Amino acid sequence: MTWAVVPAAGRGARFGGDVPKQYLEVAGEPLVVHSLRALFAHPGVKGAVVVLAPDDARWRGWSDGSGRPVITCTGGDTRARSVLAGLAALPDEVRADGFVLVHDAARPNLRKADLAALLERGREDPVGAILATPVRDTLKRAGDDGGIDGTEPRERLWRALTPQLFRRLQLGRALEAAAADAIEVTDEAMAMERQGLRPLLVEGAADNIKVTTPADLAYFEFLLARRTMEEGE
Ligand SMILES: Nc1ccn([C@@H]2O[C@H](COP(=O)(O)OP(=O)(O)OP(=O)(O)O)[C@@H](O)[C@H]2O)c(=O)n1
Ligand SMILES: C[C@](O)(CO)[C@H](O)COP(=O)(O)O
Repeated sequence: MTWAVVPAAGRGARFGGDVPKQYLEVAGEPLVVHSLRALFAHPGVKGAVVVLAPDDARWRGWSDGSGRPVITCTGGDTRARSVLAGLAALPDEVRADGFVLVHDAARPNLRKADLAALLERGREDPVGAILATPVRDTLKRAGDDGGIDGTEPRERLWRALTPQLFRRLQLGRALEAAAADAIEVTDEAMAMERQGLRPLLVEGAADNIKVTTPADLAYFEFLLARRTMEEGE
């Protein structure tokens, strides 16, 4: 059984507006609840720590009705510090060598099959694993003048998604080492890579999007409506 840390302490600056994006509602529920519901759809998820901003006044609690706990803690001014706070807030039942999922509150469209594949293959890996999807577009490097400086080779390039699955103590130490080196890691795998480790890539659906801008929210609304219609057929 695996606990999840759900970083939900961001401001949503790139999205804009007054409401932090994790609390924007789709089909009557905030994105953070959609992301939690996606995690709890798998019976192997035992509970979650939702990491909140210090001044969060919007969290109302949530349960899927199964009795699995959803607890909260206060995050930091970076995603990495919020994840560290979440790891520290996990209950003692989560062993130091126990695997922990880290999943963005802003990734509401996680598929159950992808979560199952990550848990199954990640638990067999000595380091851990992340969901990711191959880059399928040509990548350009921009110059200061807005022109193209060049094209980056895209062979073997993947986009990291979440959840990411690592052992509690090893991940915590890797995140702390990055912070001690004043390196702001943008995902958990980067911290592990800095320790010379090679997490496993588990291919996941490209529609496991991170809601960063209003266009992403509109896309999730479409994806959810389509899924609801398919499930109703
Ligand atoms: N100090 C932070 C920053 C981010 N996050 C969380 O990390 C996830 C991914 O981060 P991102 O998409 O960058 O969210 P924001 O930081 O809110 O977005 P922005 O960079 O546009 O402000 C989100 O669920 C966000 O709430 C967090 O818990 N603590
Ligand atoms: C963790 C992540 O979602 C993997 O792609 C991404 O790095 C988060 O980046 P953000 O700038 O904190 O949204």
